[in-house]
Amino acid sequence: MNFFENAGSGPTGPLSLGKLRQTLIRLEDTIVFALIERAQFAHNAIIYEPGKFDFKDFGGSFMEWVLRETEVVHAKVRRFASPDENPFFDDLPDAILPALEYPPVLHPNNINVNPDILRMYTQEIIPAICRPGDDLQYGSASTRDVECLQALSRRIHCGKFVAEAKFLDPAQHDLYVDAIRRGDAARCEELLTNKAVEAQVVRRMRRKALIYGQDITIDGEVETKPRPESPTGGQGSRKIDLDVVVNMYEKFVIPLTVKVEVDYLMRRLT
Ligand SMILES: O=C(O)C(=O)C[C@]1(C(=O)O)C=C[C@@H](O)C=C1
Repeated sequence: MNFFENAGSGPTGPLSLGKLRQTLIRLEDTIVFALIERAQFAHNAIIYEPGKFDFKDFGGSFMEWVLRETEVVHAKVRRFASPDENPFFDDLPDAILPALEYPPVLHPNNINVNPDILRMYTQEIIPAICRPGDDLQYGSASTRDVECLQALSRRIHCGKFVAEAKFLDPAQHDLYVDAIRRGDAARCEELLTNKAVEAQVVRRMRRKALIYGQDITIDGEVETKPRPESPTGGQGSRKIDLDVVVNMYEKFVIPLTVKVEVDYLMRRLT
């Protein structure tokens, strides 16, 4: 996506919080569909255990190896040169394409919460959305994991742009400057938090997980065939557990976005 067209009123226009929220809403769809794709395969715990597969010069897990190999290719086509992209690995090759000029929308920073995202995803989300056991679909499961992780990372690191938009808002600017100068992270968090918006996000995610996680017949009816393999059971024909998706947003996605926003703001005047 051309992030800068979506984020503001043109390549050099001011950041718009409304447009950034639209981007976050679109990423909700990407995240729900990616989780549904992953949930069709078993947990396959072995792919998350470091050292279980013998890779030369790589001591991580099978899934991390797939993630790293994917990032190697993406780095070569300059994915991580874009300020809205943050890699999970830092020893990646240079791009084979010449550098693009990006408008200096963000204050220079190296904030990257991908280690937190990786931990939350493999330890909390995967066991909750996948049926237990091993179906040997290691490649399929890992490539879906990469898609989930990249979508979550984009969503959470969008917090940098959201924070910049809030910092530049003339109605709030002086309050942020004062809190940042005093090193008051708690005050920054208080200023940027909007509980009403968070409640809307969570409600919308529940609806999306419900609606996108259904099979629709040719007549527009909802299939009600039970899915006995569901890890939580009792959710009938749903492809994904609604509570897991809601919980993931409440406990991890929004708090990590807030962490990115606060970290970004606390370094905004350096
Ligand atoms: O929309 C915003 O204002 C954001 O900062 C994003 C977000 C979120 O993660 O969805 C985070 C903090 C706010 O309290 C509300 C929502």
